[in-house]
Amino acid sequence: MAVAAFPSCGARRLNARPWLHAVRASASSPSPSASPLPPPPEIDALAAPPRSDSAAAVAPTPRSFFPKRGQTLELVCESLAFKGKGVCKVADTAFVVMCDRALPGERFLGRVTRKKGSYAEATKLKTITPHRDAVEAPCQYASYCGGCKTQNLSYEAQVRAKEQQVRDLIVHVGRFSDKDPDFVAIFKPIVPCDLQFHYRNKMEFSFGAERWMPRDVSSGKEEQMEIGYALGLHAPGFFDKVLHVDKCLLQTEATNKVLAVIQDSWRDPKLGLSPYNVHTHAGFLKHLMLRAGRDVNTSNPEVMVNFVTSSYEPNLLKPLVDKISAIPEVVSVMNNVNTSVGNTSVGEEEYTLYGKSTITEMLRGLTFQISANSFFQTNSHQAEVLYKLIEDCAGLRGDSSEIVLDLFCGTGSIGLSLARRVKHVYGYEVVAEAISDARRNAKFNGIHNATFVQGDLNKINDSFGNDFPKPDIVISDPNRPGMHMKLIKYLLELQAPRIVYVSCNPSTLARDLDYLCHGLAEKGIRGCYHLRSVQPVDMFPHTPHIECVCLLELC
Ligand SMILES: C[S@@+](CC[C@H](N)C(=O)[O-])C[C@H]1O[C@@H](n2cnc3c(N)ncnc32)[C@H](O)[C@@H]1O
Repeated sequence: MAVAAFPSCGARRLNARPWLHAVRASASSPSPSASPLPPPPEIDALAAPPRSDSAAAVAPTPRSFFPKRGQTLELVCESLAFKGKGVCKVADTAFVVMCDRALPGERFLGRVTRKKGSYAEATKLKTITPHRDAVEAPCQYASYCGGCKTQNLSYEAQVRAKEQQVRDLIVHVGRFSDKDPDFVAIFKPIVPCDLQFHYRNKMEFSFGAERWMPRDVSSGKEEQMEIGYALGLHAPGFFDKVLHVDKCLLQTEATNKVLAVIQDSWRDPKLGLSPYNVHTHAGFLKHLMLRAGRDVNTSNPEVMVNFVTSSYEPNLLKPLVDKISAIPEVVSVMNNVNTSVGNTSVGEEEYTLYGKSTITEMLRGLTFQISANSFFQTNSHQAEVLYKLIEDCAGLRGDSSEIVLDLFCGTGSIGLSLARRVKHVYGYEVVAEAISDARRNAKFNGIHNATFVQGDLNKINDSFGNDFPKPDIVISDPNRPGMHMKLIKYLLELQAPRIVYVSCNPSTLARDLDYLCHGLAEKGIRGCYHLRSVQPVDMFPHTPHIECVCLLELC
């Protein structure tokens, strides 16, 4: 095992790979939306061939082989990398090709679309031998829709692959040795999701003036646009191509019922409704957002329909609103008006066209009021499981003596679910509307020991921490870029006894765990935490997304 420059907590293996600097440097990215990871780490970490000796794994070296762009190759998929791409090898070489929708064990023909240094990217043309865990995808759009990528892989194989991806990142990027005897106890098996379909409580569809049709390999056509208005999901990687979708198996039965009624009506020429054209900026209907919740008294489904339009014209929408408001589950029809040319669904103005302006959902015995644009966990069923794991990790004494700092608190749901057992919760979040929702949710649930503050955690200064007592437990649930280096330094100085790190991006999670436990010698930063547990959770079956809950304890 390599020697760390500083004494560090927890098992560590020194990773001298040059790409690691890129991963680690991304912790200082000031932009919350910036993509934190270049592709090479995922390939290097996840394509490492000898699982039995991953500490000694090396990047696959191209021998004499190097493909050309446009070349058709016979490929064999070896594993799934983070983000769901198949890690494939060109038959009889060690050359790595990343390919969307290639599945482990599958032998197929792929066409090289990009060359990227030591590896290439390809699109799948034709399966020669199917993958070993093949199942029939129940959705008709599964092979080309951007939403699901692995519906035709058995669910058991999906969760196995996700667990392996987290493990590889914790080892290769986080620099925790899987040879350490404690590793088995630290790294927990993934928690699968009982609901594998109809679990999403929020879907956003787009309107388009043309229908995107996927590639048809047999006719030699890569893709085409067809005449006819579309309402559906974006083609993978394109903001201007819409795949017309009549039904989505990820969203709830109630929202599919609403989608069917809207699909049946909106193209009727008598209504005079036009889809917005992202190139010419003409047209009215931009997006359709469907949200599902539950009535707190009856537990019956509640649906909110939100039309995002380029201007405010309620009379134009009225015939459609009349139709959908007749569906018993629909309790709210909203209109967000967005006059900008951007693709966002948040309006500058919001109008209630029917019913109430919020729907409700229950989580950990609390009731949350959800407005059209407020953040809420998109899989309510599995959120219940996730929050229980967070509470278990927090290890609260339950005597109302502890202080909880809830970083990236969103609408406050994690902090509020802990508030009943602690002295006080302090939540921080950049989005002002989310903070208003958090305060409203606290009031609605009769919680008076929670304070929510709006602020950018990428821009904290020396005064951060002056407004709250030293916490006993820090919950940190950043979005995909992970924590900014300023925040990591702050936490290392704060030295709270426990940190529960909740993450939707195992790459940045692994990087931040490395900093918190091992430090960063070149910047004189010392790690001071022990990694006690890493718990992957599947919140989104059939998609590449992976959630993790980790516990860190002060050394
Ligand atoms: C993954 S969500 C977690 C929300 C919440 N913990 C929950 O479970 O509902 C991440 C949150 O971090 C917020 N966020 C992103 N960048 C931020 C920043 N620089 N400072 C503070 N909050 C930020 C987002 O607005 C979002 O609400």
